[in-house]
Amino acid sequence: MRKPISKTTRKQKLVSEVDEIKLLNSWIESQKPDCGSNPMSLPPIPSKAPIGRVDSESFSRYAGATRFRELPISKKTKDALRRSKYTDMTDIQRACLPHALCGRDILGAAKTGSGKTLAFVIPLLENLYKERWNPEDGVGSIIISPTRELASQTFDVLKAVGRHHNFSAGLLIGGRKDVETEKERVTELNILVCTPGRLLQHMDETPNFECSQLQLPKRRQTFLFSATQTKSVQDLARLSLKDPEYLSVHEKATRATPNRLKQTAMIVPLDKKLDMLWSFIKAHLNSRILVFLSTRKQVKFVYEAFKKLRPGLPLKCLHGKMKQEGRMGTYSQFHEKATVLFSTDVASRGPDFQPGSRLGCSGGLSRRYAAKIPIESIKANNKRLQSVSGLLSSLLVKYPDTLPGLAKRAFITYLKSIQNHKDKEVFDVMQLPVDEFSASMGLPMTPKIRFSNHKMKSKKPLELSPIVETDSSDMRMHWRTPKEELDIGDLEEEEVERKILCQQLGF
Ligand SMILES: Nc1ncnc2c1ncn2[C@@H]1O[C@H](COP(=O)(O)OP(=O)(O)OP(=O)(O)O)[C@@H](O)[C@H]1O
Repeated sequence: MRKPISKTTRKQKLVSEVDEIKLLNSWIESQKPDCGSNPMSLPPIPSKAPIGRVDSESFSRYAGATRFRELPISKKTKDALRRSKYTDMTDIQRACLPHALCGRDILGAAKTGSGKTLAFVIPLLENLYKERWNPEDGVGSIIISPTRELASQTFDVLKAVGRHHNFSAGLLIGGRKDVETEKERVTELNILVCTPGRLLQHMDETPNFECSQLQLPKRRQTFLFSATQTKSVQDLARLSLKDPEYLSVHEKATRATPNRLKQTAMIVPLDKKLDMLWSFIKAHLNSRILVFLSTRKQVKFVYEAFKKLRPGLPLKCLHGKMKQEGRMGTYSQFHEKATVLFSTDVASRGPDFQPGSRLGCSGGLSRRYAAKIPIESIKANNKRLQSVSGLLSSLLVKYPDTLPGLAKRAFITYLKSIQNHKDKEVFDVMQLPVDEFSASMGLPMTPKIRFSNHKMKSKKPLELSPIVETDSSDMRMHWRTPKEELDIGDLEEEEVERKILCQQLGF
């Protein structure tokens, strides 16, 4: 147990904090970088040069600093950074921190994984510290993140870097049950990390936490960080930032992702996709692999079936119906080691999967980033293709109570998802080798399908005939496509649905 701090020690601590803040303020004030300048263009501080007060009158330069220890920040923050193994700054941190520490608004743009989080978390902590903000002072800072997962990642960074400070902080995101407890505490927290929805919910429902309280104060500092400088980001900046410093550290880059991030695509016939996926996994047992599937039922089937086949690395699954805690757990396990994560597009809406090293990587997981990475088309090496359908057929027989039902639902929901696509040039159910697809999933017979909406623009007329009910109660009308209508022979590669099957993470 910690010894209680004596009155004298507390007083000494307060005095030394006051002294430290005075020194930091003088240091910051005396060495302010020029407005509009990019500190990256300045030479680095020589490694043996004195840091902080140089003599009774002057302080060391911090614009151009390359290491955190060269910045005018508190000992508490420096110690926590060191403990988290952050010593050298990334480019965006070098560019932003000198301006941010002297109170300027920042509009920052840098590639994903470039370290933007610390570029705003450090000045936030320093501001509150220098203001002598106390736990009783209530909300002093709000971080708004677009998604729950990003908010949660930011909260983790805040906890690590703010560990020696005495502020209270809370993560306010949807999908967590403890909203009532949250309501009791939210007005007492110093730092809120939130998603917009949950913040609005508190503004509506939590007593003493009204919009009027959250009107932006006149004296405030605002940072707006993004991976790119788009028109909408600039519009937002015009509304909320005052004379901001525009700092874009990868201006010449043509894309918003690290250069080493590669995206490749392979066109694979529908009935060979599972074989390809299985072969890909077996060939990359030391990788982190994220597999997007079209529907939740597909995720369930492929995950359950592959898990039973034990490919040689852990498998996880993620979809929107999972509870928030489960989703978070899966994200963090995925960060830790070689894993295959099967997911619906819930994983593509924001969170970043870092490879553990300093060069963060989104691995094409986030659509906003994936859209900016050039896609290189590669050809499948059919010689290395391992067939999994035989194994799946045996599995379905071995687990008659679970797997056949999952496979059937996966098959039906996939066809439904194709039918729901508007672009019938590409997504035409009539063009799919449904029998072969069904067999590739290990199903002994092609399931019968019913659609509530069968307005399909197929070149061939579709014959509809009543069939036996299937177990999917949400589809009312039913139709059967005669075998010969669908038997379209060998497909040309170009005719096959264009879809990226899977992507490898890490490089
Ligand atoms: N100075 C640093 N030294 C070492 N590692 C760092 C440093 N700054 C950040 N990192 C690490 O780099 C990774 C990416 O950082 P961060 O998430 O802040 O990037 P980002 O630019 O905010 O990405 P995104 O645009 O995807 O949100 C994290 O794993 C983080 O711990």
